[in-house]
Amino acid sequence: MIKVAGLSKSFGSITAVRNVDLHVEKREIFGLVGPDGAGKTTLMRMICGLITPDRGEITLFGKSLAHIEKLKENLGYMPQRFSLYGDLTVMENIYFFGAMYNLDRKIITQRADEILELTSLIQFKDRLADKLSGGMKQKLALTCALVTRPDLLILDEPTYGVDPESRKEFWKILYRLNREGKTILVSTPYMDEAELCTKIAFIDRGRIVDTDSPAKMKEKFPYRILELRGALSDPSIIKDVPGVLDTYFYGDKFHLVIDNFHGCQERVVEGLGETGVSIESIKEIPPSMEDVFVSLAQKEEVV
Ligand SMILES: Nc1ncnc2c1ncn2[C@@H]1O[C@H](COP(=O)(O)OP(=O)(O)OP(=O)(O)O)[C@@H](O)[C@H]1O
Repeated sequence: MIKVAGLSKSFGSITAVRNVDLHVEKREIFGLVGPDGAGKTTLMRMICGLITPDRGEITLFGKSLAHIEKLKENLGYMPQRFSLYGDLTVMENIYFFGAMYNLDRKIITQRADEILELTSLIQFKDRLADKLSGGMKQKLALTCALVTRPDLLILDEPTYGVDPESRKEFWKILYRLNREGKTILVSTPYMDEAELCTKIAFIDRGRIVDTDSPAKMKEKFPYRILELRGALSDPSIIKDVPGVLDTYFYGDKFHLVIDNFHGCQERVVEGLGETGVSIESIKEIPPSMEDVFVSLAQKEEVV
């Protein structure tokens, strides 16, 4: 569905995207996962044909991007800061958006009803966009992106700043759209959302660091994780314990990345005991997606 080869883009001295290869199969929910400024937006905009790459090739639906005439109808793009008209109602926003694609008003009405049902916005049809909650605004933006009935959806951080409940709801809609046949390329800084994708590419400082399914990424993780709860203000004091590769805050706990597990837990307990830190609990846990990403990002730093 999407093939990207050797794609690069710089803005002055900043290289936003570096030599990126990407392959998104039909009916995948493909996540571009990475921190702020990693290059996700730039990469997506190039795929949508909104920014010209400095180098590289983009193929969509089996055709070179440069040779696709009716791309817009088949591609629904939801930018990070989607502009809705606050003084127009939900329905008026959809009409406005559909009209930009020269869609007939009757067709827009018919499609809008279907999509608003799917996004549970149907009872808010006549509400001004300004009066919608953050989550509802994002759903309306998605509704607008769907009005041309595209096969491919490109969504740039669609749940950014939205409350956790609305994020879950939004993802349920994405799953439904995917079941109905849509291919979705979605960017996110959230690790829980990364887990929901069929495949992810982790992007950091413009480079794709790894691409795989979330399960495979965790399976490939070469270290083990100890989870520690305790009255520890500075986790770096454990870093010198032999076998401990890294430590970081993880919510109200700490994660210790262990490259040599043998006797390591005992050494940590002993080491902390010597510094007077009391440990509430320490146990091995399976690596989370966040652990995988912290490790991948650090590997990148070393390169
Ligand atoms: N038009 C531009 N002019 C100059 N620099 C830019 C431009 N667009 C992006 N950049 C820079 O390119 C880098 C990648 O930005 P990009 O927006 O693609 O990242 P991102 O992963 O989408 O992050 P965010 O979620 O913060 O938008 C950043 O350093 C950004 O400041």
